[in-house]
Parts: sequence; structure tokens; C-alpha cells
Amino acid sequence: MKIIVIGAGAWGTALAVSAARNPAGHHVVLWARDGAQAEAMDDTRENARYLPGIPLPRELNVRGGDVGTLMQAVPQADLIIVATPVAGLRPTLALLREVRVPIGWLCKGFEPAQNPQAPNPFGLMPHEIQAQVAPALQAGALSGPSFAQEVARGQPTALVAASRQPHVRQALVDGFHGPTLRVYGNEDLTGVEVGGAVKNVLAIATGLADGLNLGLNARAALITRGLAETARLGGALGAQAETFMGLSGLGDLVLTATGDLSRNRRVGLLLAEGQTLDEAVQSLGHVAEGVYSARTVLQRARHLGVEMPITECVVALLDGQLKPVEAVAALMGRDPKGNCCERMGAAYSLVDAL
Ligand SMILES: NC(=O)c1ccc[n+]([C@@H]2O[C@H](COP(=O)([O-])OP(=O)(O)OC[C@H]3O[C@@H](n4cnc5c(N)ncnc54)[C@H](O)[C@@H]3O)[C@@H](O)[C@H]2O)c1
Ligand SMILES: O=P(O)(O)OC[C@H](O)CO
Repeated sequence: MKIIVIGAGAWGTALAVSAARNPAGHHVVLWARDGAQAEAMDDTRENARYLPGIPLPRELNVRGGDVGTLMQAVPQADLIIVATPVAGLRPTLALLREVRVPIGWLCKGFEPAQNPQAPNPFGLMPHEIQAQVAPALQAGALSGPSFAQEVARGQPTALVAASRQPHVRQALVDGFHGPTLRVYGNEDLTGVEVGGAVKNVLAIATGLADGLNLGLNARAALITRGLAETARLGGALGAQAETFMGLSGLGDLVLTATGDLSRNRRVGLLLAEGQTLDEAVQSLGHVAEGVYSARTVLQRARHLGVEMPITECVVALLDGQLKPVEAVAALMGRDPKGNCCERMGAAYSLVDAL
């Protein structure tokens, strides 16, 4: 297959490396918007800025800079991957709107509201952005628990190819399934996108709780209740409940909330250390989508009448309305409702210990 990966951040580079090493013998082009970055990567055979220490295989073609050059290469592709953050999805899909080969995006997040004055002021999920700017595309998402560094090193990983169109799912499987990377199809694109976006918000919360030494019990409570609020939002948006028990739901939530390679978890840890949000974001050097998605997730939940208490606390923290210790107290100190064993009330003593 001929595969173009647009976006040479950590994840686009890792997947391009993985596809180029695939025994199926794909022809892979990795395209960076920064021409100088592309040249440096081609010279040194390393993405020193976003994925240092991983040699780029000889088979991987690195290109960049001129969008015209990219658009010349596009007609020869069998599969196009948009590897930008959510912030780059809208313009990139608009550029590709006439393309008729399968397209997959990798970003995990909800877009911030474009125009707060509009009649429907909510930010969108990736597939909703596509429906708006490029409705005729054959498209879907590649998601699931996957740190770029591990995929690039060839460590075993399982992903989800989500699309309502079976041939798009198949193209994503054909492009990336291999000896160390398993790719499973799922038609529930909404569920996969909700899982991928909300876990980033929840990872900020677990990073914060871990940074304040609340302990492993609190972390497990946050993950469990976080999964419950993710599934509530997903259900209200039309997702299937079982998606949240799979790789792109529970799987990605556990990885991101507990794995120290996570940039979102790192934001929570840095805030707990006393850094400001700006300092935390700057020091990452990579995108942490939860920072940009949290408000939209909450807006959509409120609009649908869905309760998302952990997301509420993360938004209040990011907006500076709560200090880290106050956010954690708010997270853990909710009134128990219904079945109290299932509620955060079980963790009250952790707050008292603060
Ligand atoms: N890194 C991972 O392990 C991983 C795994 C799965 C999914 N993702 C998701 O993939 C997406 C990309 O993550 P990443 O790790 O590659 O990020 P990164 O921070 O490593 O790199 C971001 C890349 O996007 C480019 N970029 C930034 N803003 C842009 C814009 N507005 N338009 C176009 N390009 C832009 C940058 O130049 C850079 O090449 C995110 O949504 C992330 O949640 C990342
Ligand atoms: O580093 P994070 O927090 O952006 O998470 C990366 C991946 O989404 C994990 O699946």
C-alpha cells in the first residue's frame, strides 16, 4: 500500500515508522509541515524534536514544507493518515476534501468552540468536524492505548480502526496491522472518539491526585468513576456502551491515567508540583489534548444533562477557579448518592488527610 502520514509529531512519526517496517512492504511517506524539520529528519534519519532516539527506517520517505508538493503526492496514495492534533484537523481535512481514498485521523480530543456566539456554540468531535468541512470523505479514526515511543520501538500494541464504512476500517487494518501492532475494527466511531477525548481529561485528574500523593486507592476510584462519566456522555451522544469497556475506552484510560509517558497525566503532576498551566504546557514540548478538550467535553455534557463531576473539577482547575488541593478535595468530597460503595464518598478520609 502507498500510505501518506500528514504530521510528523511523535505519533505520526511512530506510526509511519511502524508501517514502513511492516512485512507487507508498504510505501510510506511522512510529511512535516515544517520543511526544515523534514530536511533535518531526512539527513539525520531521526525525528530529534518529537521522537528522539528512534532511527527512521531506510524505507520511510520524509517530505515536507510545501502543501502543493503534498497535494501532488496525495493522488498516488491508497491511505492517508492525518496525524495532527485536533487543532490541525479542520484545515487539513478541508485541504483533502476532494480526496477519494480512505483517510484516518489519529487525534484524540474535542475541538474548542469555534464561535461562542453561534446558535450551537459547542466544539465538535473529529467526525463532526469532517461532516462539516469534508462530508464526502471516506474516513475514520485510529485510536486505542498506544504511547508513540513504544510503538516506534516495536513493543506490542493493540489499536482500534473506527469507521462507519467497512472499507475504511479494512484500509486502516491493512495499513498498520503487523507482527507487533494489532488493529481491530469497530463501527462505533462516536464511542471511540469519546473514549479517546475524555481519557485525556481524566489523566490530568489522576496525575494531579498522584502528584498530591493521594495514593493508589484514590487513583483506582478516579479511573472507575471516570469511566462511568465517559460512558454516560458517550451514551447521550449515541455511542454503544460496550465500546467503553474496550481498547479505546477502559484500555486507553488505564494507560493514560497510569502511564508516566502520558503528556496529559504529566500536566496533572506538574500542576500538583505548583507549576502554572502555562508552565506545565510549555515544559511538555508536546500537545496535551485534555487541556484543550476539557471545556468542550463539559459544555456538551451540560447541554445533554449528563453529570461529569471529575471533568467539572478538571475544568475548574484549568480555568484557575480551583487550586490543585481544592480540586482534589472537590473530586473526592462529593456527597455520596445512590449506592455509596460506588461513589467517591469512599475516599473521604483521603481528603481529610490533606
Ligand atoms: N504521542 C502519542 O503517544 C499519541 C498516541 C495516540 C494518539 N495521539 C494523538 O495524536 C495527536 C498528535 O499527537 P502527537 O503526539 O503526535 O503530538 P506532538 O506534540 O508530538 O506533535 C504535534 C505535531 O502536530 C503539528 N501541529 C501542531 N499544531 C498543529 C496545527 N494546528 N496544524 C497542523 N499541525 C500541527 C506539530 O508541528 C507536530 O508535528 C494528538 O491528538 C494526540 O492525542 C498521540
Ligand atoms: O501522552 P498522552 O497523554 O497524549 O497519551 C498518548 C496516547 O493517547 C495514549 O494512548
